[in-house]
Amino acid sequence: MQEPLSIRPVSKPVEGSVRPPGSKSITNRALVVAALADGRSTLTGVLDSDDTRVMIESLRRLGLNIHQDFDAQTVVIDGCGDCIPRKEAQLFLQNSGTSIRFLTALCAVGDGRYRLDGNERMRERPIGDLARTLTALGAEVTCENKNDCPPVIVAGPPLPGGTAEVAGNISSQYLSALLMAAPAARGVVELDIKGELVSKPYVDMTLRVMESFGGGVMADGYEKFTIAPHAYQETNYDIEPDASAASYFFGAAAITGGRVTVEGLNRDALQGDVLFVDALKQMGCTVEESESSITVTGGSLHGIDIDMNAISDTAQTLAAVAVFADGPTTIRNIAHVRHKETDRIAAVAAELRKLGQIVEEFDDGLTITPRPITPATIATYDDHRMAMSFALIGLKADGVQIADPGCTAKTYPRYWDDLKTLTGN
Ligand SMILES: O=C(O)C1=C[C@@H](OP(=O)(O)O)[C@@H](O)[C@H](O)C1
Ligand SMILES: C=C(OP(=O)(O)O)C(=O)O
Repeated sequence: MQEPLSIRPVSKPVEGSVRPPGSKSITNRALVVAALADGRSTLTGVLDSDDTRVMIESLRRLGLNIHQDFDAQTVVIDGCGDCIPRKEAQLFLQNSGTSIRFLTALCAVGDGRYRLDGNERMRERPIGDLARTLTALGAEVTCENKNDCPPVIVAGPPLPGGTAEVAGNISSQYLSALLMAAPAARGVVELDIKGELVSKPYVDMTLRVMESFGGGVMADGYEKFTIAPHAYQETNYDIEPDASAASYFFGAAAITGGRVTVEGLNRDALQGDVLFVDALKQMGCTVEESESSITVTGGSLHGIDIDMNAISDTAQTLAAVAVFADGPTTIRNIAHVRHKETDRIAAVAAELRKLGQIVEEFDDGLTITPRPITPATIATYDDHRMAMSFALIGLKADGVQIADPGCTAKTYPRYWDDLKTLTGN
């Protein structure tokens, strides 16, 4: 673990532009879909981070031929059609939720025996509902410790298909995983969503990535999805910058009263998290958009009451901004973030209280009442988003230190360099 990082307050408002690295969510989808395609696909704008490295390494262990040039942000992958080359593999996915969920479904279309495991925290993150859906579709998928968490054992036969329910209320990644693997099943797959689906924009993203590779899904709202067997086509695919990462730079503009442009994103991006700027607008910032960029200018900040279910990866960023508002902010309907890298509601509440803030925590959210900031070293719980978001508070307040800053490597290894370049700190 690295030494804590001291964040120095900026001497003037943050001004500038930045292009975050490629989207984690799109990179890991494009890799899975390209792996199942017929022929060779070239992916550009690829993110190089822990979460994408474990995905690539796992696909290699499954027998896929992948050439990566991370300096050029490019990956060339020879798809296997619907036939996973290796009949046996042990996959280790660290704490990458997308990787373990997407690969569990991908392995289920294979004709072999696969074991998927992760780090200590991953062994506490739920996956039992996905295993049950795949089992209902005719595969054999079990949690080794019978606790609905990894390690997961996937055994043949190749996914037969049929009709099954999918839990929607814990993680949308189960549905995305099933949708991407379904075209490679032997028969038609029908998925009925049980419970209110969380993180809906990620399902839209899945459908749009699949479509780019020739994948087709019949969707009845977010209630029912039908997928007939078909092949994905080899595709050259460009990945847009990461919108969740962009939220930190927008947050820096909001907190310091500056002006920051994020290049490579607009409102039509595949990632719902671009709409984080609407939350900042509600708080008093100004948002300007062009075809290829979004600019946020800080203003005087007001507390808001907001449902962040659809964009919950940016809830920690909003919590950091909320500390500088003129009144309380309530973030609602994010119970599912308790299952992420850490229990994010509890972690945000604990660390904001260390900084002197008044925080009321409830089952599915929290209310932050701003108070003068007291210096503190922020624990980051091996959660990249705790580190990246709480650093923003230190751009305006004295004495903020971020413990274990290296944890940003999960999705953004160069975060501290890019933040430094932008802030001049
Ligand atoms: O599908 C995806 O790429 C993701 C979906 C979201 O998870 P949940 O669906 O579990 O909320 C999000 O938090 C995660 O970072 C990435
Ligand atoms: C929740 C996250 O990741 P994952 O679920 O893919 O581990 C995240 O990146 O914030």
